This record gives sequence, structure tokens and C-alpha cells, in this order.
Amino acid sequence: MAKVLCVLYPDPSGGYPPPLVRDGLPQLEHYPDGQTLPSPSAIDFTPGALLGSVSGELGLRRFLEDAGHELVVTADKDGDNSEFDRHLADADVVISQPFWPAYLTAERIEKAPNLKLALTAGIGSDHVDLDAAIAHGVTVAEVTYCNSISVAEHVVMMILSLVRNYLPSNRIASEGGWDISDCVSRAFDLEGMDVGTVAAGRIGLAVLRRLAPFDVRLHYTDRHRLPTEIEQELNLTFHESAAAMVPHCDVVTVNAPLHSETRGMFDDDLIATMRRGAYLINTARGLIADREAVVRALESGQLAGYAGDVWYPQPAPPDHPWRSMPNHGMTPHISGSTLSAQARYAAGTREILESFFGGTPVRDEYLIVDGGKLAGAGAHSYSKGG
Ligand SMILES: NC(=O)C1=CN([C@@H]2O[C@H](COP(=O)(O)OP(=O)(O)OC[C@H]3O[C@@H](n4cnc5c(N)ncnc54)[C@H](O)[C@@H]3O)[C@@H](O)[C@H]2O)C=CC1
Repeated sequence: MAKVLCVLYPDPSGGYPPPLVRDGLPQLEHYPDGQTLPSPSAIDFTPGALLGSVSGELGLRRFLEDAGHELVVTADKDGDNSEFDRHLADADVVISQPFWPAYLTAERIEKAPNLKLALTAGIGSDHVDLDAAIAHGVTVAEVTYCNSISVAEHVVMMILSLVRNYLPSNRIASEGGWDISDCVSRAFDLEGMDVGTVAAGRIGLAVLRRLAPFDVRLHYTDRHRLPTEIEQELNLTFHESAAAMVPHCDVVTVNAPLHSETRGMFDDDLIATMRRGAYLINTARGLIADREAVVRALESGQLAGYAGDVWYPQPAPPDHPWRSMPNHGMTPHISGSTLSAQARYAAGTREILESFFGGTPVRDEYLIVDGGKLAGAGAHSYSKGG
């Protein structure tokens, strides 16, 4: 029987469970491109409940224990003496969410001789050293599409928040003020702007689709070009690279995975080629943007705003400069962990575990690494040497 080690974020400060805000969730039929929603044999949780924190256990305990497996759930993931490290030594499966990532470094994979499956309850498996997983025959899988739309909605929210100067204006209202000049001296309409996405995969394309009605000019770059019908439908301008695209944009949104081609992409040099006063929204991964370059660009006014929810490391230390830089709209890593998304990725996690323990193939679109190489969604969207 297997040992499943699951790393989740801590419970709410007010205790678990938090009060239910709404009754149930809307029913979806399938994902926008027709991909089937997660399809485990059953679920042992109420959709809409908080599943991603330690006491939520992704709704997995009954299913795993009934099958005779051991489930260990912890939030204690960093440092050599962490509970994660102690249990990793004999774990068969590690489950982690990108919001509170258990960094599966090459050293940690080395110390986990039984490890066969690293499962991301969410999307984005860069917290796993994929080269080490390839070398050690560890399968890496994630719940592809589970929160792509959640993030796309967040991106649209952040673009509007920055361009319209929403957050400072809300603060002024909350603090009893009525300083209209202070609110509007950084506020613009999005209409007529050039908006570009680095990557037009599930999230990037969903952002483009959601922004089209705002009467903006839409741009994208991706290593896979979109079908001509979609380019025509959304009136998209394709660019060969991010470097070719960003000088033409007022707003840039980053929706690519973190790997060797994207690490540190938004550095001083690339940001210097952006329009003065451009906005950069990064909900992909913190390390795609150079931490200090972003701060410098906001301080000089080269960027009018930066927003996102991804940092490095996570959780970010209290003195991380992105917490205090000017004109930012940062949040903790939350966009892909709405209660709606949690229901999908908890179900998808169970689906992957059912395949893994049942000896049937994990859906190809869920695979990042398998059989000692990049596979499925991983072969499409990642490069080795991340
Ligand atoms: N903030 C959050 O809560 C979340 C963040 N994410 C991040 O967003 C990423 C993308 O997610 P999806 O759109 O669902 O994945 P996806 O696999 O559908 O799309 C990724 C796209 O990136 C493109 N790409 C890869 N390398 C590139 C490069 N060097 N230049 C240009 N394009 C490149 C791929 O061709 C693909 O079209 C994830 O890998 C993850 O890092 C995903 C979900 C939640």
C-alpha cells in the first residue's frame, strides 16, 4: 500500500471550516475547448467547500484510506526538518499545490527512493525539478485546465484594476476621502489600447477572448501558433517572440509556464523596450520577471503598474520588495484557487490517483513527465532544463 504525502496551505485564520458563502457551484458541461472535466469514479466532498487547506485534505482521506493507503497532510514544507522532508523519505506519491508549493528539488528527489508520482493539484509543475524527475523515472502530472479560466478572469480583473487605478481609489474611499484628482490622475480607459499575451495556451487564449469586447487591439506570441480561424475571429496580431511583441503593447500579460526559455524573461533589457507607462500583469510564475528589474521600472515610471499573484519563493517573505513597490496590484498566489477551481482540481487529483493506483493510463493531457521524458501537456508547453 502506498504512502501519499500531501502539502496544502494552512487553514483559515478564523478556523476550519469557514462559513459557506454560497450554496453550491454552477454546473459546467466541459472545458471551453471541449476537454472533459475531471471524471473520478466518485467524490467525497461538497463542491464549494474549502478543500485546498490542510483540513480540507482535497477531499481525499476516505478514498485513500478505504483503499488501504496512508495519507499524510501537512503545511510544514520548508527547511531540512520540515514534516514534508521527514515523510518524503518513504513517500510513494507527493501532492502539492502551486499556491503553497512543496519544492521538489533534485536533492529532495534524490532522498525519496520510493517516489513514483508528483501530482500538482492545479496547473504549473515548475516547483518540481523536471530534469530530476525525468532522471529518476518519476511521473509528474497536473490537472490541466482546472483553473485556467479562474486565472484568465483574474488577469482581466487586474488589467482593469491597474489601468483604471481601482485599488488606490478604493483605498481613498475606505479611508473616508473624496480626493478625485488623486484617484483619476493615473486612470485611463482600456478601450483602444494594445494588449498582448506572452503565450496563448488555455489561459492566454481565454484572456484574449475575454478582452476582445473591450475594443482593444490584441497581440500574442507563442511557440505554437493559433489556428488561422481564431486569429481572424479575434483579430489577433502574431509576433515571433516576446521581444518582438512588447514594444507594440500598452498592456502585457504573461501566461507561459516557467522553464528554461521563460525564466527571467522580463529583465531590465526587455522592460526597457516596452512603451513608457505600460502595464505588466504576471499570473504565470514569479521567476519569469526579474524581481529587482520590476521594482526599478515601477520606480522610474517605465512601468505604470505591475500586478500578479505569483512570487518566488512562496510564501514570499514579509520584506519581499514586491509588497511595497509603487503602483502594484499584487496578491498572494490565489487566482487559481477559487472555490470553483478547488472542486475541479480536487476531483482531477482523485482521477489521477485512481488511474495511478488502478494501473490504467493517466490522461495524456494531465501528463508533464512520464516514462523518463516530457509527455502530454508537458511536451507541448515545457522545455527541458527549466
Ligand atoms: N496564478 C495561478 O494561480 C496559475 C498560474 N498558472 C500558470 O500559467 C501557466 C499556463 O497555464 P495554461 O495556459 O493553462 O497552460 P497551457 O499549457 O495551456 O499553455 C501554455 C502555453 O505556453 C506556451 N509557451 C511555452 N513556452 C513558451 C515560450 N517560451 N514563449 C511563448 N509561449 C510559450 C505553450 O506553447 C502553451 O501554448 C502554467 O504553466 C502556470 O505556470 C496556471 C494556473 C494557475
